Amino acid sequence: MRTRVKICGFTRAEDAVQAARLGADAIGLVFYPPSPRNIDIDQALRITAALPAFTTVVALFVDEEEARIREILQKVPIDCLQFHGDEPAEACRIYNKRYIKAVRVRPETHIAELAGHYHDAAGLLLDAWHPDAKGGTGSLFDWNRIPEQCALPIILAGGLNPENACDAVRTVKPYALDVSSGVEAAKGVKDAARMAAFLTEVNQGDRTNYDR
Ligand SMILES: O=C(O)c1ccccc1NCC(=O)[C@H](O)[C@H](O)COP(=O)(O)O
Repeated sequence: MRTRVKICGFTRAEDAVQAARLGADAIGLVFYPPSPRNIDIDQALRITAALPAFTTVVALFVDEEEARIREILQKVPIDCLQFHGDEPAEACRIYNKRYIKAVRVRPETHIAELAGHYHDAAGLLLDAWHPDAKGGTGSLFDWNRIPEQCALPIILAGGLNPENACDAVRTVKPYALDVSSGVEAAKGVKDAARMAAFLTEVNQGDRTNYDR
């Protein structure tokens, strides 16, 4: 099965359309005011209206209030939720919507145990822990921490870019890669050439894994 790609942190419709044309499976919209990639409902509507069919739209929240999440779900066509804070499993499953649980990996993080805890999630997104920000930091974590067997599809994130995407696919063999800053020209502005290169490198990794 080929490795899926989610590109996160779009603020401009033209970048999201370009990502979809290049073959990204999913685009991430950040609804987290402290982030430089935060967008409001009007921006989200402009982006989603421009997308072609069959591109999954993921809405990302960090410990957000239920009422705000429900408002966004009511107004914006969202396919999947991504919880990037300390949300307990019970809080993730009340929206009747597929969700991804993001985990910022620290030395004490027990990844397999968390997968059991969030057993109804559509995937476990593993990101780098960073002292100053909750995500989109461009930081790598030690991929050796990822268990070979996991109850949930692994979405690998954190510090990925066109230079290491092929290696990430070969080494981790995740369900998907998730990238933000590694394909940016500036925060919230995606670089078309880097998005294209990233997708090419993921395909290259898949070829070495599965076409032997
Ligand atoms: O992108 C952000 O600004 C952000 C802020 C707060 C929480 C999560 C955020 N992004 C989440 C993502 O899914 C990123 O793609 C992921 O953290 C990887 O980012 P990067 O290391 O820059 O590729």
